Amino acid sequence: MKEQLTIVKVGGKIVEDEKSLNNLILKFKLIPGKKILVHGGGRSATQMAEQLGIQTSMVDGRRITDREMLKVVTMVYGGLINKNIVAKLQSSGINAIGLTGADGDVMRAHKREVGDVDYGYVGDIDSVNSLLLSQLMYSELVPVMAPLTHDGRGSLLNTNADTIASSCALALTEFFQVSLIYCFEKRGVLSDASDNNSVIDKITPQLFKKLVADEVVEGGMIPKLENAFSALNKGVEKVIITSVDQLSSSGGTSIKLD
Ligand SMILES: Nc1ncnc2c1ncn2[C@@H]1O[C@H](COP(=O)(O)OP(=O)(O)O)[C@@H](O)[C@H]1O
Ligand SMILES: CC(=O)N[C@@H](CCC(=O)OP(=O)(O)O)C(=O)O
Repeated sequence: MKEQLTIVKVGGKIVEDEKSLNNLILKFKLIPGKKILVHGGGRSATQMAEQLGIQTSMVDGRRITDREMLKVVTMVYGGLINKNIVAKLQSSGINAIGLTGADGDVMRAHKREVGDVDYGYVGDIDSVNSLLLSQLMYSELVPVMAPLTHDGRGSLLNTNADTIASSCALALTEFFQVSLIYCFEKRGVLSDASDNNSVIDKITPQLFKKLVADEVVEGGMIPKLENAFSALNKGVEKVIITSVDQLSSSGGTSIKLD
């Protein structure tokens, strides 16, 4: 039987705030066995871009990334956020190693070409170096993945962090039984956005369609759930959407195929 691996993805709202980041480190430490942390940071990138006088534009949950924006996201995701998380993990006794997709050729991608939209330096993932990730984990290192990939021709590409998490999860099913946890500022997918106690226990593709039609699920939650179903369809064992506080318990929303 394959060994268990837990991949935790944390969104921008958690990693930009010192207090919630410290809480994340505490809760992440409690997860037993092999683990990987994938982080976002969209809000911090938007803030930094604004400070530099660069406008942000998002299409279908993806940031239009021109040359100047690529510099911003490289600094923010690959530098500030990634290294800050690694330093905090080190201080809690976890030997973490921060990676962009270019490091160790861990995630290769090509420029996104969908419809008429020019996303610029946005990457859709072609390959994940699952062997290297496993070797790092068997060397007792915990990979911390930034939402940056590379094209193999010298350019970094900006890639949605939820997609990084599901692609890593899929690739690692070769070696592990993989659980994927999407961790954000709410306790799960809610049936009433204003009530943090209205967590939906379980979402199937059928219920998902209804929740979207009823506008209960919207915005960034739609691609997150689509990523979740795609991961389950391709062999990831378990997908949960939950909060930092429930990270090591079984709370939150379970995503199931039936
Ligand atoms: N039914 C829902 N329950 C919870 N969050 C929802 C729901 N519908 C939409 N959302 C939104 O989805 C967002 C989470 O997805 P996303 O924007 O990708 O954030 P992150 O990358 O931080 O996880 C939440 O901030 C919330 O505003
Ligand atoms: C292409 C693209 O959109 N990339 C994302 C990567 C960061 C991210 O996904 O951050 P959150 O998880 O905090 O939303 C972006 O630049 O916003």
